[in-house]
Amino acid sequence: MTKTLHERFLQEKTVAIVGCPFSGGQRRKGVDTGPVSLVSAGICKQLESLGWKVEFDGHHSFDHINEGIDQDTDIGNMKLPRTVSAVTKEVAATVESHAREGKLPLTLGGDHSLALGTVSGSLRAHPDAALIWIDAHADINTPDTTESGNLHGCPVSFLLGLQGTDVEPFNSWVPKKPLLKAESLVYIGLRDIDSGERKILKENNIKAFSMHHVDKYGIGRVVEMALDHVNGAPGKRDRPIHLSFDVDALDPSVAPSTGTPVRGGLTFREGHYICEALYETGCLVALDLMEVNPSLLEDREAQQTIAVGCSLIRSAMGETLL
Ligand SMILES: NC(=[NH2+])NCCC[C@H](N)C(=O)O
Ligand SMILES: [Mn+2]
Ligand SMILES: [Mn+2]
Repeated sequence: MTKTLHERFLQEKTVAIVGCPFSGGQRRKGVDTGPVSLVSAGICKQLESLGWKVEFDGHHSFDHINEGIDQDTDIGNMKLPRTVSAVTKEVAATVESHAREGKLPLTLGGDHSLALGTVSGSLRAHPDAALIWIDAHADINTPDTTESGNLHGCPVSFLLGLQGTDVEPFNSWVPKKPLLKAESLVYIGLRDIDSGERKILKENNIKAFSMHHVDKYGIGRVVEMALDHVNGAPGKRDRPIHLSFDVDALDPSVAPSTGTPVRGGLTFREGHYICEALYETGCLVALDLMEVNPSLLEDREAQQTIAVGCSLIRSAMGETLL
């Protein structure tokens, strides 16, 4: 029998919820209300009924950092660099401490720049962890290649320590010797990649399954190939996994209330299948659910997106169909 999730890398079946009401990595208001909505929708109770001990002592307050936001002028192309750097530095410390205590940190965003913090925290506690990034976007722009200047499009480049990421203010805490290697990263769901990002993906030989691959092979094969890749051999399944799920990986008909929707995305089942299959490995050590923005579109779309967010989380944490 394969070991259950908490027997492998966690010390107990405890999930520590890290609510991150933060939107400074992009320019649309409202994504900071995502975590509050997911908790109000009952995610804590839902995880308890799956047998988890749930720790949640309120959302992280970034007020002390946001106070300086008006003085946070661009550095090169980067928008709000000091704010994003300070926020992600704190998130890294929080996620790291939960992970070191043998718990599974579940970070609720907020925009995807937060993942610079969550993944850094995970890797400090689980240096061998691989990163599975589910997204319409690669979020691998560097401060030099970003066209928008929005840092939610850049976290992966900092994690990999790509050229151009050794910049202020991030170099005050992001390590020179990166914690993440290119071969420990795999993408699923990509369909909107900037030209600079395409070059980075090629040059660094990064494994990426676009929607084209999902159509071609089916989601079952794609997840298998993704897991084979990060584990280094077919069928091998022993590396801890950090799953960073951007809700915009799903088709906008499934998850409409998000800041940068792109048509042609994952179906409801494809998204859930990924989460179920990763739970089944027993290797999941951290989970992010990002970019839920309930203030976009009408209430109906917002509620739909929040509900889908909760059910993706449940699937990644053991909810089964049978
Ligand atoms: N986390 C996201 N939704 N990222 C969208 C990024 C879009 C675009 N590639 C940019 O750099 O701005
Ligand atoms: Mn995205
Ligand atoms: Mn993203």
